[in-house]
Amino acid sequence: MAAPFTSQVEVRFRHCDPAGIVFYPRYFEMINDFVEEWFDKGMGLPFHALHVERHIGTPMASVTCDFSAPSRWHERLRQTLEVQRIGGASFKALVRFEGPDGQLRLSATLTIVTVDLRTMKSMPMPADLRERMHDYLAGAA
Ligand SMILES: CC(C)(COP(=O)(O)OP(=O)(O)OC[C@H]1O[C@@H](n2cnc3c(N)ncnc32)[C@H](O)[C@@H]1OP(=O)(O)O)[C@@H](O)C(=O)NCCC(=O)NCCSC(=O)c1ccc(O)cc1
Repeated sequence: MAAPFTSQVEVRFRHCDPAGIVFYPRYFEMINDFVEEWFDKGMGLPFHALHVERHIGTPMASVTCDFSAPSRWHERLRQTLEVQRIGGASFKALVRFEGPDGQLRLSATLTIVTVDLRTMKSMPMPADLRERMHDYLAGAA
């Protein structure tokens, strides 16, 4: 049964604004770090090699994000990612961050497109990426 990819991120001083809570653009950086970690550790397809050796990029085409409650310096947030749809050259993923007590902090829906970095045009998703991503597809057997 498919399961979400999970990890933790610690809220650092540099993530916070003068109000003492995470400044929302920093969440977008955390989300990208998390996606990179999913490629590296979850799918076993190192993000660096994908870009540098295979010339495959994964730009964000669309992101919608709901911020439900603030996060503060020194908290450890639980991050989860599950794939909602695998298309031809794109996939949709749901990312959630929760506080130490399980409180939802953000929920983001990402649409990421595979591109040939030499042309910056979309390209069909490589078979190995498609296959490994299937392990994280919500509702997949
Ligand atoms: C994403 C694009 C290459 C798509 O180009 P298009 O010509 O529209 O592609 P296509 O028409 O062929 O569509 C390809 C697929 O993308 C989907 N798509 C394209 N645009 C969208 C949007 N806006 N929303 C949802 N889905 C989309 C489309 O439905 C197709 O889906 P499939 O059916 O699964 O194949 C182009 O719109 C683009 O270059 N956008 C700018 C991307 C960008 O600058 N993002 C912000 C920063 S980049 C970044 O953070 C990054 C991270 C990691 C990296 O490796 C590289 C960059």
